[in-house]
Amino acid sequence: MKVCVYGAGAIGGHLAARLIAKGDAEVSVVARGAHLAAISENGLFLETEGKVIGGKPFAATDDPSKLPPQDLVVLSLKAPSLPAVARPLKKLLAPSAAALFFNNGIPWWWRYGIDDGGSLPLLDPDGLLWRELGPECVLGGVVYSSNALKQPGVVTHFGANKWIMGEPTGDRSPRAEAAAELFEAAGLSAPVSEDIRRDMWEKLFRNVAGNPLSAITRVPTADWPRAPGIGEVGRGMIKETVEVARALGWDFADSVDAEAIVNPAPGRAGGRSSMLQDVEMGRPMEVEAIVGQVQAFAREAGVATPTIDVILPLLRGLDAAIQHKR
Ligand SMILES: NC(=O)C1=CN([C@@H]2O[C@H](COP(=O)(O)OP(=O)(O)OC[C@H]3O[C@@H](n4cnc5c(N)ncnc54)[C@H](OP(=O)(O)O)[C@@H]3O)[C@@H](O)[C@H]2O)C=CC1
Ligand SMILES: CC(C)(CO)C(=O)C(=O)O
Repeated sequence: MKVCVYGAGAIGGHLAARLIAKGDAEVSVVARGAHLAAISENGLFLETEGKVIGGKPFAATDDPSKLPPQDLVVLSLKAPSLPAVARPLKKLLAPSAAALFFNNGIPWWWRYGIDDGGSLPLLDPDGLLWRELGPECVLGGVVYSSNALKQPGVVTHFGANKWIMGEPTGDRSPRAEAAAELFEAAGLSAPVSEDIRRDMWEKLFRNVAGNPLSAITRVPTADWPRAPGIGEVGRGMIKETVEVARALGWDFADSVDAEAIVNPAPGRAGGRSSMLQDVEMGRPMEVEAIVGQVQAFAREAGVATPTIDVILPLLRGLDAAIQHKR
């Protein structure tokens, strides 16, 4: 089986290093810059639970057109980078191959199989993903795994490790089963979900406050219990997001423990959120996938989001300032 990890940074690098170490698939990676140079020279490695695993991929490139058609392409780019890869990605997929998107937040293909109302403009502004790639190849993915690029070629992992995937339609398809089997064999917990959007909401409750508030304040969630007030803002954002999910048909009212998310027990908070890593490194943040689209859904459904309405402009302003400096 030919597998390509497209955007093999923190999350994708973790997955690729495991798949390379296991050796069940022919693994190629698309990466760039110093990270790509290190992978090409030495290989791609993951530090996890006191071990280092990985090795050299079959191919490493910043030009996906150099790779043969793939049976599975795993997209582990940040959401704002996705529209630009719609065309090269389409060419990379073998007929009936799957494109498995591991992203936090609401994905561009959300409406596929629900009302087929097309792409979400905040995530796919020119509709390139919907038009050029098409949602039919999509497998949705949700990752519980905290990772960071320690140095070029080396990813470091902390804490939980669950990689959920599922068809937007909820079917248990052979392609989802095959991907899950491959990941399980490589040492991951990789369940196939029959309601991947439910899993997305569940994960989003952790990200919708944790990511933007850690990025704006530079205080990681683990330190919120000692930073009065941040947790209260976070609780508001989570509660509003639960209401938005409910308005769209997913009821979590009794099952989301906002207090445990904003006031985590020692050792339960994960590392530095991916958005905090982005702001520290001057990279674009996933503002719309993690917060903007929640507000957009809220507006459509007539749900009030007073806390999100304050935080979102601050986050958009911070993101614009970062992009202005690039
Ligand atoms: N990190 C984490 O702990 C977690 C992240 N997630 C989610 O997973 C997704 C991926 O996040 P993460 O792994 O942190 O992101 P990273 O930024 O670490 O990885 C993305 C990689 O893709 C590269 N890239 C972007 N565009 C291209 C391109 N056109 N060609 C080649 N390479 C490209 C980036 O390079 P460059 O750096 O040069 O831009 C980077 O190395 C996000 O949706 C995130 O929210 C989910 C759970 C936890
Ligand atoms: C939940 C958390 C914070 C785990 O690292 C995450 O998903 C992220 O960093 O984006």
